Amino acid sequence: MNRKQLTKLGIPEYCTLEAMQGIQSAVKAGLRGKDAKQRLIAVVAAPQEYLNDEHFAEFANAFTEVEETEPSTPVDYAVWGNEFIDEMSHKQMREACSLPHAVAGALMPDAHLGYGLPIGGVLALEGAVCPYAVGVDIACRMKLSVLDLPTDFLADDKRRRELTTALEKGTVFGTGKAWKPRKDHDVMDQDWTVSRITRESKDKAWNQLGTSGSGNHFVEFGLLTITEEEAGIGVAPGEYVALLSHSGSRGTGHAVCSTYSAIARKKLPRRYAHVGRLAWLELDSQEGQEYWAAMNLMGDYASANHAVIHRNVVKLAGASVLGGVENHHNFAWKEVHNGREVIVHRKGATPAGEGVLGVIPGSMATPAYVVRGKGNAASLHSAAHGAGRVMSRKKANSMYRIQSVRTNLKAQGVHVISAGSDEVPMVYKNIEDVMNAQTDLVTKVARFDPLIVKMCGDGSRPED
Ligand SMILES: Nc1nc2c(ncn2[C@@H]2O[C@H](COP(=O)(O)O)[C@@H](O)[C@H]2O)c(=O)[nH]1
Ligand SMILES: [Mn+2]
Ligand SMILES: [Mn+2]
Repeated sequence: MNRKQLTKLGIPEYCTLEAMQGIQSAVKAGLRGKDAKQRLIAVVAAPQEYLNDEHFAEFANAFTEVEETEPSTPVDYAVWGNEFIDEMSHKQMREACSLPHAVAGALMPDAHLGYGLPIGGVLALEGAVCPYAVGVDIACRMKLSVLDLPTDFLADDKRRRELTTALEKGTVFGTGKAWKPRKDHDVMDQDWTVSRITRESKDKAWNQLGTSGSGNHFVEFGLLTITEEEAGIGVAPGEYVALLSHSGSRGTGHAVCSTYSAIARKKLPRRYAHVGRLAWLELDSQEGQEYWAAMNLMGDYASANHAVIHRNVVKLAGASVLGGVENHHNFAWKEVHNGREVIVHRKGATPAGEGVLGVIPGSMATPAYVVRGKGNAASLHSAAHGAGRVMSRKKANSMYRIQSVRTNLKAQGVHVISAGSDEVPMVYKNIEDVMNAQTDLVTKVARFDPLIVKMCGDGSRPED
């Protein structure tokens, strides 16, 4: 709501715009009377004289009237690669952009249907966080390590078998699967009492530390070709053996998302009951603070998860790490855009602030790219996080058989140790189309071609 609309409502000039916006968001969030006033004073630090009880009630009534007669106008969202994006993803994005705290949105070229927010969706909320706009697999992420092995290890039969064994012995896949004995990492020394769910799940999380889960999570060896002089990956231009992994915060992240989303749904003001999975938590509420702390812990846990996977596999391969890149692609960050501090949710989107490095994978048979962000403002400093699916897992399972795809891939030099039929390369958009649709968001600095691939092959239901 702008000054003109507020003046129309008879809101006097002496009330600051910030105070009015604060009243608006407090009223929209269903707060009334003292609660709303206290919150408002805290949020906008509005001078008391602008907010005596009488003024507040007057303004609150005016806003309530508007709310009840006019549906809130969705904020705009920018789109990349629209020709590859289905109408359902747009519908989800429009709904997300109609949330009362929504400030801006963006849809990346790999976008496809998700729960609540589409995968490939970016959403900026002011003063609120939405668990399903972060995603079920909190801090699902990519990690690439550049290794000191000669590149002919990838072509030589004996050496390739050794790398295959390193992947077989150094990784654990499958829903609910854990290491025995469990692995060590400093993340387990952090404060896990930040929420009831992380406190109660600490043991399970520890057992699952260093495991990959299911779905399209993978660990693979491949050939990294660095083309840029100053790529920022820690090594000079050239060809390298590299290890790439995709996983997240396992069962605990899942539990954090579902627990806090259920709380958010219960707290929804009645007139927003229809938003369902897009339910949000006020950032300054007790539950909002708990979710925020738990989400950040899950971010550290997911980073540790990848670190342990790489530590195991690199050791078994008899290698050392020369450099690398990593990034979350399901997370929310406090950032400043257009002079406002907002919570930017990237669900299946890569942070792409100016100079920020990230990894965008394609499929088991197509390249992943290391990219450098250009800091595009309309994308809220974001880019695609992959190629993006073009069909459901159910349809993929009915159309393809991993065994025959595997035989064909072997002839092309790609060795698939294990994977599900729903993860064959044909279920993804063409990564080159996706990259070409976002040249204003990122620059390619290196290319990774997968050559030895391990995914979950037991048909487990994916965790995200
Ligand atoms: N290098 C590989 N990339 C793959 C593989 N399977 C899928 N993918 C890509 O990962 C993204 C991430 O998807 P998410 O939404 O689950 O985070 C996906 O869009 C594909 O482009 C693979 O086996 N190897
Ligand atoms: Mn992911
Ligand atoms: Mn994931």
